[in-house]
Amino acid sequence: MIEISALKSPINNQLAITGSKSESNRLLLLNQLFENVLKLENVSNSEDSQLMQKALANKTDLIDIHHAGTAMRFLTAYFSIQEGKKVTLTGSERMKQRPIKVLVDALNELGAEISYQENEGYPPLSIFGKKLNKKSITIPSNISSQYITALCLIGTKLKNGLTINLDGKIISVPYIQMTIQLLNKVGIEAKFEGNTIQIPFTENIKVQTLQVESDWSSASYYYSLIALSKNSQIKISTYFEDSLQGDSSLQHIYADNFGVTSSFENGILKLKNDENFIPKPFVELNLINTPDIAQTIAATCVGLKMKCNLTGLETLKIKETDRLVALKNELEKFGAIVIITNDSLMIDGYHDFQKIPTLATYNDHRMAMCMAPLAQIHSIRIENEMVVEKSYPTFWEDWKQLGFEIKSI
Ligand SMILES: O=C(O)C1=C[C@@H](OP(=O)(O)O)[C@@H](O)[C@H](O)C1
Ligand SMILES: C=C(OP(=O)(O)O)C(=O)O
Repeated sequence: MIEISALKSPINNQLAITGSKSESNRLLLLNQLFENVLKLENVSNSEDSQLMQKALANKTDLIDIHHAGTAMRFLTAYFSIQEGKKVTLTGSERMKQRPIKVLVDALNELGAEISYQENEGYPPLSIFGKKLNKKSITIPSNISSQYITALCLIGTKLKNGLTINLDGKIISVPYIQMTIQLLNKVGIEAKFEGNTIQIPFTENIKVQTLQVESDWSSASYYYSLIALSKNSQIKISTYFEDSLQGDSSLQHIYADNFGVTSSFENGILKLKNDENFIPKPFVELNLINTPDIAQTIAATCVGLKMKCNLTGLETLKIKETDRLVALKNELEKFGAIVIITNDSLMIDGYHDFQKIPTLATYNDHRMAMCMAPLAQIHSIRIENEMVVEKSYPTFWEDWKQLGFEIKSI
């Protein structure tokens, strides 16, 4: 457990953040499918991306992907087309509770041979790699976009390509768009129009160098920190105005609601606390396109004692933990009155609170990181702080560099 106390002086620092976990995991898989012709720069050093790399290089028949949901979903599709190869794909106890039926059903319908080793619909999976023959599939799109990305990535290697029809509400849309844009970037003419995705069979892609942009979900903790820190600014790299990551909408969300301005210069993103900003009485946001920044935004509201209604949160229940329950439990330790439903979180006011809150992290990197900025309001304690490694291994080192006093207790 660690204890973090508020900074005494304003922030004026610069940090380099590791590459996007989402972009990295897509590009690592594509590279494997296309004989490693891509030279990737600024690949994420997250545990999840390292697990992805290790799994792709694995020669044994047992792969443990721990907590890495994206890797679990992408690799299920990948191994289902490795003809003649048998693998067991498993993960942490939590991974065994994260649903994968929609993807397994779709792959099996395309001709794959995947079965469940424990509970129907959940990892661990037995996968026997085969040639998939069908060329179109309809898949529910309201549970996880990762299933759809997984199909898009392997669709490039199916003899007749793949048409994916999305059935129902489409959640986490920017992540699907990121996949299509990355395919386009390497020269694959994938299309996403309405509720149909078309992926052409692709023999080869060109040898090329691609730079992964830094991770915008990781940037969210600095938006929150600057929102809670008067007279402060921070520069983080490497970010661009024209991003493939949906979480880059942080720029607008934090400008409109929390008085943080963003400006870009040569890959450096400068975040600044706007002294003239007039706080809004109430924050109302639908986060269906940006689920990974919901925890940060809820915590910022608590730091600023703002009321809010955050909606579009139905996917939070099946992530690293039930993030809605975890947020309610932990934000209430700051006196917040938190009401959750299946798809929303509302903060309806604040009680006084006195003692140093000790915050649980639920094996969820984002529960630890989203709470860190609240140290600016009140000293806090965070349990199992190393959960951050899942996406941002140097998080605490970077916070020490900002001047935070972080004691192990
Ligand atoms: O494709 C991706 O890289 C991701 C998609 C999102 O998941 P869902 O589509 O399950 O919401 C997001 O929460 C996750 O962190 C990364
Ligand atoms: C949900 C997340 O990751 P994954 O689904 O890849 O485990 C996340 O990083 O917030």
